[in-house]
Amino acid sequence: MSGPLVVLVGPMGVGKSTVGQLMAERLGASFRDTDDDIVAEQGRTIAEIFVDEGEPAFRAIEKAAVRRALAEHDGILALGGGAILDADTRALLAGQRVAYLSMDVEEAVKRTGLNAARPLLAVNPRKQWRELMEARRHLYEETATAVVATDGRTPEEVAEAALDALELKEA
Ligand SMILES: Nc1ncnc2c1ncn2[C@@H]1O[C@H](COP(=O)(O)OP(=O)(O)OP(=O)(O)O)[C@@H](O)[C@H]1O
Ligand SMILES: O=C(O)C1=C[C@@H](O)[C@@H](O)[C@H](O)C1
Ligand SMILES: [Mg+2]
Repeated sequence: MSGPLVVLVGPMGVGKSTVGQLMAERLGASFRDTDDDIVAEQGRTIAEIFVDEGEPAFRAIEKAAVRRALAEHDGILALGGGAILDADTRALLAGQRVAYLSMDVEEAVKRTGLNAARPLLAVNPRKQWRELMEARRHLYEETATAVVATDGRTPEEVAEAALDALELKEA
């Protein structure tokens, strides 16, 4: 299988970046995050891109960034929370090892509620998160080869559960 060792998907704040780095350390692999790629390439934050150009323009930038990362990266790759909205991106993920990190709404509000860096949750985090998940849950599930619940688990426990679920051995 070519492409990344593992692709992580899931909603904002579920721990893709945190857990992805831990998984990479455990596997002796490198870590890459498409949100970071976009910020580096654009020279502005994700929130600034949303404000300057709107969500559709951000999604186009994101789609290109994900395609590039899937082609280039062979370690752990975290995708932005909304990357799976794009049908071409979902098609590229077919045949990849994809872990969906999940959490319930109360955990989501705890992790993201006060963080203005996430423009889609800036006004009413609980309501916005519920609506996002209603629209996206099936897309995360259909893309994933493993689903890993993160509620009540530390990032280390989530990393271990994900490696177990994916049947990957530590270095
Ligand atoms: N299992 C966990 N338990 C408690 N807090 C966690 C856990 N995993 C991550 N966090 C915390 O939740 C916050 C969000 O984590 P992180 O930035 O890794 O999420 P993300 O999925 O990458 O989000 P985004 O899609 O917005 O990039 C951070 O403050 C992180 O420390
Ligand atoms: O879930 C989303 O739509 C997003 C998640 C983040 O990773 C960022 O890509 C951005 O804030 C949008
Ligand atoms: Mg992240």
